[in-house]
Amino acid sequence: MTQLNSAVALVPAAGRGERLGYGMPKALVPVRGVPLLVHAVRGLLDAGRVRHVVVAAPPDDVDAVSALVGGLPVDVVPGGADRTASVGAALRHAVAAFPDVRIVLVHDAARAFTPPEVVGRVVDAVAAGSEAVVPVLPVTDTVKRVDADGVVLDTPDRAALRVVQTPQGFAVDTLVRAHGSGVSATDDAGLVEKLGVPVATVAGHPSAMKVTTPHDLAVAEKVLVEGL
Ligand SMILES: Nc1ccn([C@@H]2O[C@H](COP(=O)(O)OP(=O)(O)OP(=O)(O)O)[C@@H](O)[C@H]2O)c(=O)n1
Ligand SMILES: C[C@](O)(CO)[C@H](O)COP(=O)(O)O
Repeated sequence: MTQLNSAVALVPAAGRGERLGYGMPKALVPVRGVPLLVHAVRGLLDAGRVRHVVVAAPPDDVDAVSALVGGLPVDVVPGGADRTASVGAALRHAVAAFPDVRIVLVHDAARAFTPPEVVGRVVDAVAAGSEAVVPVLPVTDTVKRVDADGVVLDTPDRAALRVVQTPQGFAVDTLVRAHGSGVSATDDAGLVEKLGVPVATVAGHPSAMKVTTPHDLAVAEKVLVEGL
């Protein structure tokens, strides 16, 4: 693996999983006996394009998470109050520990069944010169914009809309600049967009869905893990 196309992956895993309601941090919830975080980390490493992973864990669970990933090329740091803060903590660690890294991925622990080809497409696009890359899917439902009372305002043209997944890939300097800007966003590409940097897209995959609700967990148990 050359340095040019090998990435360090940051995995924000410090969320509480309130919408899942499993009674433990979502990253630790088992699917077929293996925590979501471990599925996600193995998936990144198995893609063959990631040399090291930095996990942002719930602050009270850093030791437990370190034990789960023992023996793998993984560092664990305490996460922050929101996703942006957790990614920021992992990014600071990665830059200090791997000063030669050029490509950084940010990948939700909750997208634990992302196929390796998606990881490859994102790394390839950054290696080819894009400063920021996101995997996307077309929108298949009609989407409405609503007001505060839930009354429909209008119907955006869905041909111009995309659903955005992870891993998102960045030139390391671009991601450092975006996280230094002091704003927050629901994804890292959102921070980069605010710098005026173009964000490229590559094809995502339905199996890269985010496990958010009990229904998603049932899908993961019954469908996604079969491919592993
Ligand atoms: N303070 C936080 C909040 C979220 N995340 C991570 O960001 C990813 C996407 O977040 P989401 O799926 O919304 O997870 P939760 O925040 O745990 O979900 P909820 O909002 O239902 O509590 C997850 O891997 C989650 O662990 C994080 O590292 N630090
Ligand atoms: C990063 C992300 O998974 C892209 O779809 C998403 O924005 C995370 O959002 P969440 O509200 O933290 O689940």
